[in-house]
Amino acid sequence: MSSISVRRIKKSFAALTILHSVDMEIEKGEFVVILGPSGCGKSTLLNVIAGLEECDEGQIVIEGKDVSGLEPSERGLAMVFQSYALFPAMTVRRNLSFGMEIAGTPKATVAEKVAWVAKLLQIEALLDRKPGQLSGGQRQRVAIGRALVRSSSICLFDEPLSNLDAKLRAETRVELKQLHETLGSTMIYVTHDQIEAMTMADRVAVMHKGKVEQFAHPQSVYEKPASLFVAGFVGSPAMNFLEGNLDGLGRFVTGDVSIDTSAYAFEGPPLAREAVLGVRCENISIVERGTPQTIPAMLAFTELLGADALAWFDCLGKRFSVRLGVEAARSMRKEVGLRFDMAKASLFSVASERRL
Ligand SMILES: Nc1ncnc2c1ncn2[C@@H]1O[C@H](COP(=O)(O)OP(=O)(O)OP(=O)(O)O)[C@@H](O)[C@H]1O
Repeated sequence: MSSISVRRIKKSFAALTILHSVDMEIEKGEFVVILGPSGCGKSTLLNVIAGLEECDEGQIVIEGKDVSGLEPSERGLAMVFQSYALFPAMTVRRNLSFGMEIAGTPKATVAEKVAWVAKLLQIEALLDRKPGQLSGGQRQRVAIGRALVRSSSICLFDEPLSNLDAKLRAETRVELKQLHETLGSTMIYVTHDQIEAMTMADRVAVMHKGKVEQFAHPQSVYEKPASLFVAGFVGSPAMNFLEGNLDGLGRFVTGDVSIDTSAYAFEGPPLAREAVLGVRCENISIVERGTPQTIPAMLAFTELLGADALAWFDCLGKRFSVRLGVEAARSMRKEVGLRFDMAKASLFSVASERRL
């Protein structure tokens, strides 16, 4: 049985449709990240699951029970927001215990749970401080702690790390992932940060314009993006794209260049059609210009990144990135040929924008 089933959820604000029939089955104990650009409907979807927004159509089923008509407090979920939403006048201890006290939890249990979560999140030394006396990262941990003491088996997070600086964000990301492993609870985490998605998720739901474009393991989202949008959104630098045609005879043709596609695992029949070839920067090798089945390219500039480097080339009217060793980048020739590893490439239909 799924932990959470999102079934054909539709949601509009006035004339604007925000969610177009979203379906998602989330397993018990899964860490699911909802990833997408600003405005694609991630928070709206999370709010519909939490019951903070009512949907126009569809159902939310949590642990086998249809909760669509229930209040947020009746859904048995814990939620952490970007804004922390701590009570400024209360100590950390009180912030943690308040919800349980309101719910009439026995005093001894409240104290036990506060002690447990404070130890887990390493905020024991902060219990008598007020939120104003904490750093951003500490406040964030208190907000997470407040969600955890609810002993809910499901936790929802809406961009919880976006107010933290880069270093703290990276540390808290690791802590959250470890916490998930310790607790085994189901977590849904909204972000527009692909590093968070790639590092934390068991599965990533990539959203675009109110639809889930792909719902898969982060590595398969990276290696086998289901659509042109996913291919362009996930990965840094972005995937290199080349427009052309599949000739129906096993070749991708662009300008004067024709590339054998026999190493490519087509999902359907490789029919003749307009197509986009996508290749990541680490799947391109540099060869002599004029080598058959390669693209002629002119070096524009190189970027040394410390551990490795990126070389940027102009070819067929596009800018292409190629990942290289630092030494290779330093001695890069101006005029080269680019060979694509077709086994690791992606092909998309121009008409449907979906993977072929
Ligand atoms: N209460 C509301 N009334 C009207 N429009 C809304 C409301 N809430 C959200 N929207 C609109 O719905 C769209 C989706 O918003 P949502 O917050 O779900 O996006 P998001 O993907 O979470 O974006 P972000 O990463 O910027 O938070 C946006 O265009 C937003 O302006």
